[in-house]
Amino acid sequence: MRTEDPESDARKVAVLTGALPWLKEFHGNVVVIKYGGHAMVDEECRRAFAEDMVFLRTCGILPVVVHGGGPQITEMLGRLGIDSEFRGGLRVTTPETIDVVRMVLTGQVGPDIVGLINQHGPMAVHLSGEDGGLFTAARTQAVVDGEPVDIGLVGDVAAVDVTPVTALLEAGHIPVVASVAPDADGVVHNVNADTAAAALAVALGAVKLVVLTDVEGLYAHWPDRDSLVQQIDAAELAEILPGLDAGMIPKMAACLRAVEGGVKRATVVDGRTPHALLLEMFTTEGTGTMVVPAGSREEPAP
Ligand SMILES: Nc1ncnc2c1ncn2[C@@H]1O[C@H](COP(=O)(O)OP(=O)(O)O)[C@@H](O)[C@H]1O
Ligand SMILES: CC(=O)N[C@@H](CCC(=O)OP(=O)(O)O)C(=O)O
Repeated sequence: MRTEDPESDARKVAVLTGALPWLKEFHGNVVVIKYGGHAMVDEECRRAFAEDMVFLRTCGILPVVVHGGGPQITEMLGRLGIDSEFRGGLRVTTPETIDVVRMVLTGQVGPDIVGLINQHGPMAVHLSGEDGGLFTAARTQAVVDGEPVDIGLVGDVAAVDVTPVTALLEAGHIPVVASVAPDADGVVHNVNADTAAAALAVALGAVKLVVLTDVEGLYAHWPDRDSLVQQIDAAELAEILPGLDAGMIPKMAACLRAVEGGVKRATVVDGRTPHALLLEMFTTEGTGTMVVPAGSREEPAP
């Protein structure tokens, strides 16, 4: 690793030793990473994401990926001439739509992520909420202007059996999970990937949930981009949640669910920045918006 440049060598050593406190904190622990469809579009970022997963696993941290694929589903529905709309941040899902959601997530987006990671060695294995009884869904409704609205075959995660995921982790793998899931009668439902990631993070006792998306984090006064919220506690988030714009509702609700379920930190970061995940995990400043348990904010409000 040594070069002819002692200053550059010293910087490398400083970076490595600087990461030590976080390596110690996360070693042997599960970190759930929600990889959003909008964060997957840039090739450089996709490669960096795969490197980050391999880096974590190689350091003895246990990454579990839950992936989305909203834009990819929308594109396929368009190609097939099937109309699609979102209500309260969730896709209205007919029996025709769920076939496409399932096909795109388990047949296209998931295997693509596995392929990227496995360019570094055979670590990643894909599974969906249907595999090994991982998730049981319960039909849910969207909330629009404070009112519940039926949106078809959309589910929340009612139960998690972590066995298939822990078996993969114990075998040294990186589980990559799609969020479609059967209800108690075996009817497959479309589960928002943020929601699935939160439920899985809680069930696995993860120390952290990181949500990679296409925005720097939560803006207090969206679309004013000078209003990035760096840190917010669960009580404050619960208060502002009903007033958020549709796209952010499932995401911030997921962070809240994770933290209220015992996950110490849930962070929304900009997946369009290469290695955003490592920057978030291994620097004091972090990036994006961090949700912490009620009453445990580390800094005064911005
Ligand atoms: N308060 C807010 N702060 C940041 N982004 C917001 C806010 N309200 C709505 N958004 C929108 O939510 C989007 C992220 O949600 P979404 O498109 O569902 O992401 P993903 O595909 O990663 O799940 C952002 O790109 C932004 O357009
Ligand atoms: C119910 C619902 O909205 N499901 C999502 C599932 C995929 C997803 O969540 O993808 P992103 O994380 O990329 O948004 C959908 O159909 O788009």
